[in-house]
Amino acid sequence: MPVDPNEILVELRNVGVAFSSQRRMNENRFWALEDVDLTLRRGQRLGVIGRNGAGKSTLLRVIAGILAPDRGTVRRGPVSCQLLSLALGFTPHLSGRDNAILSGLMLGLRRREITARLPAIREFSELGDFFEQPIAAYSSGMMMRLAFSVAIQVEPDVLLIDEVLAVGDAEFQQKSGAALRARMGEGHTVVLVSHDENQIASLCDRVLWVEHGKSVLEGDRDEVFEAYHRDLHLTAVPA
Ligand SMILES: Nc1ncnc2c1ncn2[C@@H]1O[C@H](COP(=O)(O)OP(=O)(O)OP(=O)(O)O)[C@@H](O)[C@H]1O
Repeated sequence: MPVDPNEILVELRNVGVAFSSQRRMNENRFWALEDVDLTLRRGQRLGVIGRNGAGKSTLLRVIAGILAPDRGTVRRGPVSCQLLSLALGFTPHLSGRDNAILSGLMLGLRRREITARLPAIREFSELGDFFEQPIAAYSSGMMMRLAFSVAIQVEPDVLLIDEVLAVGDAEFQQKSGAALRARMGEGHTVVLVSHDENQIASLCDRVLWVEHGKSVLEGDRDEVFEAYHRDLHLTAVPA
């Protein structure tokens, strides 16, 4: 099916997300996202950058529909979004195979469609017999292999990647990067949060810069990186 690059998959307007935190003694609500605008179109390859705590992971969870905003609006077309994050997703006492089946079901696949893809998921993951073991025994790199292999075979409309590529070993990083680039070439939509600018440069053409819960700038990758570096330089503490 031809890809319509103007088709809007997810749109965020003035989105804010507040958390309650007992650690923040003076305020019982803390705005992790204050005011974010984003228009995600089909086939986009968007990198999200910003300092630690800027709100990037929170933003991905809003795009995925896991977190509802406390203010602003989110409009989502009839699309499946999968979030690849080490912080969530799998059921520890189930095997890699059963978790793969559950992930597929949650993404709207029929049981037989998932079953047909299981050999490819297992093969891509290179988990061998671990695929049949409870994932409680997995290392973070193995979890990432499973999550990524499911995502690449199940093909959600929007793949949201939160810093997970970094935990794979060099060989798997290369393989997953190549698989992602192939998917992107077919018009799949990817949002990648990463502190690794080379990774963003190799996978994304647009970049959104988020700071203190606000979208600062979104646009052409090189322009946004340039503005971000200028800002890092201006605010750097002299040694
Ligand atoms: N569940 C939560 N409860 C309370 N505060 C939270 C929660 N999740 C995130 N926060 C806070 O919201 C802010 C934004 O967090 P988030 O993880 O989105 O940032 P980030 O840009 O992904 O950071 P990093 O680059 O360090 O991963 C941080 O101050 C964080 O402590």
